[in-house]
Amino acid sequence: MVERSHKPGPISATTASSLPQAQVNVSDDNSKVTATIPSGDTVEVLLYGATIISWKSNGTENFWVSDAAKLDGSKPVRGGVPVVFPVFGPPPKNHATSSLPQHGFARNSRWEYLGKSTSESASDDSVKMDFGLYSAGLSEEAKKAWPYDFGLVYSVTLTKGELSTILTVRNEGKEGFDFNVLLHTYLRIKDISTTTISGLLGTSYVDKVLDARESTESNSDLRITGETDRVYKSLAQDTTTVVENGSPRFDVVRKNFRDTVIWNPWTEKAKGMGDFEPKTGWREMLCVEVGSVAEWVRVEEGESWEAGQTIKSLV
Ligand SMILES: O=P(O)(O)OC[C@H]1O[C@@H](O)[C@H](O)[C@@H](O)[C@@H]1O
Repeated sequence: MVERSHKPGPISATTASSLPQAQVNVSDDNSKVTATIPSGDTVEVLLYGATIISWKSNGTENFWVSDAAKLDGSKPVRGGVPVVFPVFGPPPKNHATSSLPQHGFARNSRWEYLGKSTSESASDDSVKMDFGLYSAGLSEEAKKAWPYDFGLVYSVTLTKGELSTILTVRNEGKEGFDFNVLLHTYLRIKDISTTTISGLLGTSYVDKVLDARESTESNSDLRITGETDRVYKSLAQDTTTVVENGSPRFDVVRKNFRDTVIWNPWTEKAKGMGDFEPKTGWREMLCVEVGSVAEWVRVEEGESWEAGQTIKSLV
């Protein structure tokens, strides 16, 4: 801050250049990596699960995190962006993932911070941080349950008003493996009753609340009016937009992901989750989860695959 003891005049070139320049700042305290860019936008990534637990742009928090979320590595985080890999939901019977917990092990394993790179542009600087998880770094239990050799690199890029994440899956073993992957994003919204979702019209979905009934979305502006848990499959459009009170609030843009899950637990489910607080929090959150979950993705020996999302905060 510049203190003025006299009447302000025009700032001379010398004065302007001697003002401290805002910079990209990244800090790592061995449990969390925090980045700030000159616009003031910030992101926080917990090494546990490489879970993004905060993203602020234009002074506004964009992600919902439960007040009762465990951030100490004892349980996957209820909120932010947990990474779901290599299985989505409860694992199917008689499958290579059958012994894994719901949503796999990536969200409850400790990832490594691999470092940052920055880039300067006329409009604003940005920073990319990479996180890695390898089969060798898994718990003995997870290794036993899913004995494949793999490497995951998760890149989180913060730019003014935007957060991009890309996940690369590498097969480092001698046999191919199948996996699901999903970015379980909890968006913070003002009020679910005045929020709509566009970009899903005409897409077929599996309704997990209605015994996996298959339907086709007939709403161009979908309103959430009760417990919702749907897997929208093979979307034609890359962008799903969350609209608040008629104004676009978030664009969620998929890159190489085929599907999108829309989830809101509503009253009863929220009551049943010990780590969901406040119990009325479902009013202020909406999960728009991009992923490839309706069908398995396969990577053969030596192959890699990558996909990601860009979320644009439109306020
Ligand atoms: O409680 P968890 O394991 O974090 O899962 C939360 C929800 O995650 C969603 O992705 C699933 O579609 C839901 O079925 C599930 O209830």
